[in-house]
Amino acid sequence: MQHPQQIRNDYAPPTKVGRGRIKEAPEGWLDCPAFGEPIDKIIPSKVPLDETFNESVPPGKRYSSKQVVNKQRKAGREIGLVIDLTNTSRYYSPAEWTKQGTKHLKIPCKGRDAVPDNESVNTFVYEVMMYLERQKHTKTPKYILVHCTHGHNRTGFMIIHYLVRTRISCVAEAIRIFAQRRPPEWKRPSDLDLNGEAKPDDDDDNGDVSPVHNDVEEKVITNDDVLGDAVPFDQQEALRIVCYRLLELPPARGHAQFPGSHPVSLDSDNLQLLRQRYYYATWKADGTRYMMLIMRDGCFLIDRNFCFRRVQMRFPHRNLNEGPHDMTLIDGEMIIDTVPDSGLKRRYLAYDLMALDSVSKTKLPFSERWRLIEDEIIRPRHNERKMFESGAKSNPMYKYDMELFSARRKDFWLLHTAKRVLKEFIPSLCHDADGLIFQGWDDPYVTRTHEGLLKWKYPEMNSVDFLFEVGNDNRQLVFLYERGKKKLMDGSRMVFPNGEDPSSISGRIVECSWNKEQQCWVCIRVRFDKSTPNDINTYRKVMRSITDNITEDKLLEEITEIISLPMYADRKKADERMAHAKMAQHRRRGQMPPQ
Ligand SMILES: Nc1nc2c(ncn2[C@@H]2O[C@H](COP(=O)(O)OP(=O)(O)OP(=O)(O)O)[C@@H](O)[C@H]2O)c(=O)[nH]1
Repeated sequence: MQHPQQIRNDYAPPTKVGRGRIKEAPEGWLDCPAFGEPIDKIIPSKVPLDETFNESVPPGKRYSSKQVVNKQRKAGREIGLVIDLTNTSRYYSPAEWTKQGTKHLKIPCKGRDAVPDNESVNTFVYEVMMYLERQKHTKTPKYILVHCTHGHNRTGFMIIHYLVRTRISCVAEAIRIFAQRRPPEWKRPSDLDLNGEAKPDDDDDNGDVSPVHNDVEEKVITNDDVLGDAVPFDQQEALRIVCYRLLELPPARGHAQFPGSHPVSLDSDNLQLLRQRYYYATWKADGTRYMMLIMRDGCFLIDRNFCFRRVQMRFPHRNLNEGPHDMTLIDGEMIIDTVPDSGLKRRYLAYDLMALDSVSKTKLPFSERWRLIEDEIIRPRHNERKMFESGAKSNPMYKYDMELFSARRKDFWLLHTAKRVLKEFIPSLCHDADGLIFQGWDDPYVTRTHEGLLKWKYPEMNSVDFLFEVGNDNRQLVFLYERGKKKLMDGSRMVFPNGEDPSSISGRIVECSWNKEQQCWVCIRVRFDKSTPNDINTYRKVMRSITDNITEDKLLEEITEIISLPMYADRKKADERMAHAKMAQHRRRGQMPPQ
């Protein structure tokens, strides 16, 4: 999206227009019908031209902001918001609207051979949704006038996206509605990619339109890639509030912190928890952690800095006729699988679910939340996809295989499988894993540090994220956080075995492991996904885990003992009985059991 300052400011107010200099109406403008019929209180229109154009526009054809207001009033409509999609300010001054109390929003979009980029579409959809939502609570809701130059291409493109993202899942249907309200011409449907995302025209040569995701597979993909489209600042703020509400957290004072649950390192003390509570184990997938918020108008990846980016993903309800989810919040890890014969595949491994259709589920036991991931999120997607592909349900405009990544539920197993997970499963994985996670089977979702959620890392992978800086005198400085402020770790030494140039990573977060022999921190990698170092308390826990040195053998020995305890033996039997009962139920119904 272009910054408003980048628009050429060649607007000349009426009084200053030079004698003899006639401002020409845009080509085709005179014969273009002024406006169309409202769609959801959005009126598509051509650009109003102010008086400086009067010499080139005969009286009967004039269409200025005043005329817009009069014509709409005659039809019984008040304009409350004008969205201007033109890429210039030469047609009129926004003050014409603002001085009469009408909000004016400029989303500059290039015309001709380019279509609006995804970020501009995000802004448009968000602003329209917010405005119309506010209007619902007023006695006489006002209308939104949307214009580009002729009120067809960019205007239609935006309105169609709005319809597809908010209430009509089929692009063809949205195009039909727009064409009906704003005849005659509209950009060819092929200007939208099959998932309704902006796609540059064939002859587009600007190179500044966001890349579409159908060429993803040809690119080298890495965990450090920035995924999805930027989301306007205001919308991110609103989404942060939504997340806090879904997690039943009190509204944040000041900047809201990332609220995702975080495990603690296993040490000899908290190892005892495995004896006291019932745990399941899973591999610790080593990719990038994102929470994912699924909204009616799009799906948002939420990173550890609590920043949002929009990705085109589809999550239908179990009852496919109910359309997509709205205000569903899940947690997981984005990994890259190396798949033999087909290369690299990005996958989201969902390991928790915190809210479903605006209802918080944080208090449910983990086992229930985990079941919901499969029943409500993954299986409906899978079923719909199969139906689209087989032609049983037709939505030729949506292609799941064009999405940026696939989604799966992460597997969790009874504790006695830990040995097999470590010795057989992890070595056979197609992505990185750096240890195990022990998840309390009955635990609620605990935001931020969860003392009962345990991570065990291979000893050499136990790590701390430091803020690394190079001081004026070339001194290397290593910081952690203490109560949100930088804390210098005096005497800490960091080495860079991979030949990184320390000055080039000054100011970055560096993940380090501890070298016992040399008593120094060894840089494992630069963390581009993080902007703050670990807290001193996390550091202490990791140090504790390093000094306790719970090796693989020690851990497995401990687990062997734990699973023979009556609590585990009884629960295991109960779990197995339940699994058998479910299997039998599926067989009776003639269904395949869930995987
Ligand atoms: N809760 C949970 N986390 C998982 C799972 N698989 C992978 N993880 C990841 O493990 C992370 C916590 O482990 P840490 O080692 O503290 O995080 P990290 O990103 O590897 O490293 P730091 O940022 O240095 O703490 C979570 O943020 C998840 O991204 C899982 O099944 N459950």
